[in-house]
Formats: sequence, structure tokens, C-alpha cells
Amino acid sequence: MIKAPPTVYYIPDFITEVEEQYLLQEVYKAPKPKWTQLSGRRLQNWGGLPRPKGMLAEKLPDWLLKYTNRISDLGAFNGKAANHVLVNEYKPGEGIMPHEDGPLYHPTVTTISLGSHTLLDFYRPIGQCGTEGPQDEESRCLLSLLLRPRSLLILREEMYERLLHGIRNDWEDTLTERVANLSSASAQPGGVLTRGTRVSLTIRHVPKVICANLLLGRKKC
Ligand SMILES: O=C(O)CCC(=O)C(=O)O
Ligand SMILES: [Fe+2]
Repeated sequence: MIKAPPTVYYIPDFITEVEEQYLLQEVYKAPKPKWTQLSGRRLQNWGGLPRPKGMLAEKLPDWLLKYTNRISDLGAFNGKAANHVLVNEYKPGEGIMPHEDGPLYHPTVTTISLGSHTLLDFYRPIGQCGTEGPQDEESRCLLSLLLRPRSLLILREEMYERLLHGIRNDWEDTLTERVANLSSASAQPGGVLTRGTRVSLTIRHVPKVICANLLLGRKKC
């Protein structure tokens, strides 16, 4: 049995079904140009575009602020407030390649799942493993987490900084011993879950921010 490191917090039913429907409604109310279509998913960016020189901050809409504030109040960002939200939509069969979230964010990522479950997989970065044999995705895979709709996931520290995360392009997920949070996600090993359309809200704190009215001076807010 593989245990998740202590820098993972999985909170089932963080929001109610009514709140889930409300958030989905707001996500789908956004005008079409707000969506960016990528291969395998589409996304909405809220709060500004994080860049190395700083994010030109835009106020989050009230429907998101209600939830970002709730997460900030849990102390997820060490007393700072979340100021950035990425909305990802995955249809069944879609996913996201293993990746790191990078240095532009405070090293905590919090995710609310809406509409469907998914399996989030964690990988050792290439080069950290032994030199024997090819390092295919399967052998680098450390553990997975089952994210149920309405749950909140908080990843911090080494789970954020030392591992890659990704979602396989699958239509269903078989629950094995590699899923580290089976019991807190009320699931049994051996079960098979069919994916529906999942919308995730990835809520983060971008420390380096430029205020619009101070843009010329490039001062921080
Ligand atoms: O949809 C998810 O839960 C993961 C999204 C993600 O990894 C990202 O936006 O960087
Ligand atoms: Fe990510």
C-alpha cells in the first residue's frame, strides 16, 4: 500500500451539490472567447496571466471569490489570498500531460472538482530514477489520487515541487492499490469508474503581481 505524503490534503464534499451546480452554471455562462481550446482540454484563465515579471492582476469575479476566500481562510497559502484561478474542462477521454506547475506560483495548488471524478497521477521527474531500463510513464508513476466531484485537493511542498502530475486520456479508471486516498474517497480497490465531463477549478496564489494603475512604474501592488 502506497501512502500519500503528508503534503496532500483531500477534503471530500468541500462544497454541496447546489454549490457545484451554481459553479458549473457560472463557468458555462462565460462568453466563448473566454475559453482557450488546447489539445485534449479547454480552459478559462481568471485573475490575470502569470508571467516572470509579474501578473497584471485582474479582480476575480464574485462567484469565484466566494470559494477562493474560503480556501485562503484555511491557511492554504500561508496567510496570503488566492488571486488566480484556472478552469479546466475535460471531456471523457481527455487529460493533461505530466507537468510541473512551475515557479510563478506559491508552491501550493488547490483544486475543486466539479461534474465528474478523475484520477490525478503523480510521477517522479525523469533523471531522478535509476539508470536501468527505459523510464516509461508507468514505471515513473508513484501514486494516484481519486478526485471526486465536490472535493477539494490541496497539494503543497514536495508534492508540488518534486513531482509531476497529470491525468491520463482515459474513459474509465480502474481503482488499484496505487490510489492513495481510496478510503477517504469512499472507494474500494478493484472498482471501475466511468468518467463524465469534469470541470476543475485550480486555485493558486501568484506572489509577483503588477497593479494596472502602477504599470508604468512597474511597482508591485
Ligand atoms: O484538472 C486538474 O485537476 C489538474 C489541472 C492542472 O494540473 C493544472 O491546471 O496545472
Ligand atoms: Fe498542474
